Amino acid sequence: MSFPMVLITGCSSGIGLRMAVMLAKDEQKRYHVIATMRDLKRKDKLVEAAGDTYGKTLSLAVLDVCNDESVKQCIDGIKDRHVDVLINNAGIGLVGPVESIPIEEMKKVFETNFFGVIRMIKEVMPDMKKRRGGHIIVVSSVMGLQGVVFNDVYAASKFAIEGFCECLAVQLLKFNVTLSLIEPGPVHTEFEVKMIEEVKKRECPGADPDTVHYFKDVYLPSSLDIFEALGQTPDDIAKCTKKVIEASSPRFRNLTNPLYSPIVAMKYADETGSLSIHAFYHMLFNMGSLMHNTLHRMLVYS
Ligand SMILES: NC(=O)C1=CN([C@@H]2O[C@H](COP(=O)(O)OP(=O)(O)OC[C@H]3O[C@@H](n4cnc5c(N)ncnc54)[C@H](OP(=O)(O)O)[C@@H]3O)[C@@H](O)[C@H]2O)C=CC1
Ligand SMILES: CC1=C(/C=C/C(C)=C/C=C/C(C)=C/C=O)C(C)(C)CCC1
Repeated sequence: MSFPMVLITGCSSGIGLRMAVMLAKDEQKRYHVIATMRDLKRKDKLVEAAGDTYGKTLSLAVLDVCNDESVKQCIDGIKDRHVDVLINNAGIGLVGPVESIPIEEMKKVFETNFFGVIRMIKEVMPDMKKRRGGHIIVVSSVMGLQGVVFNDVYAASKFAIEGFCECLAVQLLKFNVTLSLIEPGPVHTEFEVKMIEEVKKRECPGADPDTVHYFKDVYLPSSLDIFEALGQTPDDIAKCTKKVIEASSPRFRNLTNPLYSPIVAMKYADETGSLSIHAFYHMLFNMGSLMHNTLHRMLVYS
């Protein structure tokens, strides 16, 4: 009997690592996972977490989503190039005032979060279409649906991939290929650590002192509060993704954190967009300390 072949990008840490381990450790051993990462020197955490599934239901491969040759070589290395489930997880964040970020850094975000996903899909999708079967999963974000201040370019990259997937999902339905988006809110991974480091390091050249103050002294503390109060674990996201893979008719959009549903609902409740923009403004600039106290009380009593 052959098992569904699952390929996951960005498995050296965080969500990708936990997805790979959870699927490889499936009690009924239903999956064979190809856990990929761009630098195999970073494999130790994954190998340790995989335990005795390593070499059995989990194997490792090199794959850099920003490199055509690397993507092709990885897929060519799989027997019959057969991938049943492609999980596009690799991604990078970027925060800060737009005027202080070099265009090259912004392009890297799009190259990874947008073109990286498309590069993978272009390599794997034609065979899925021929076989009339397969499941493509894209780890997007709540920021693919609702922008968050000072995350302008990151949110744009996730909006872009959401738009791309909305178009493609319709065509793929004709070929019996499923496309699903996973939309997490804040998750405690290296993503969060890198964000905090980046804010500390960023001197924000080109941004005026007021903007730097709003970024570092208003946005950052509120953002940390949100992470502390609403943050999920990478295992929560892996669990949700496993459910999506195993559903008889998987949903297209999958918000992993129900606490974010009101934020998305607000966007669709007012088609002019003013409600969301003013609500976010109010939450950030007028309710920062109230939000801080409320979120902390929520944590203490939960
Ligand atoms: N954490 C969060 O709050 C949220 C995260 N997400 C999304 O979840 C996904 C996973 O992020 P998360 O686990 O949190 O963060 P991590 O930083 O822990 O993991 C990101 C992974 O992507 C890999 N990666 C980056 N660039 C490339 C590349 N060019 N080719 C292959 N792999 C690459 C990293 O590899 P390396 O070790 O080599 O850098 C790492 O394995 C991302 O798409 C992110 O946008 C969505 C919502 C919230
Ligand atoms: C909700 C909210 C905020 C922050 C949200 C954050 C920080 C979300 C992070 C999401 C992530 C990390 C997604 C990754 O893809 C603010 C602006 C502090 C105040 C207003 C309400």
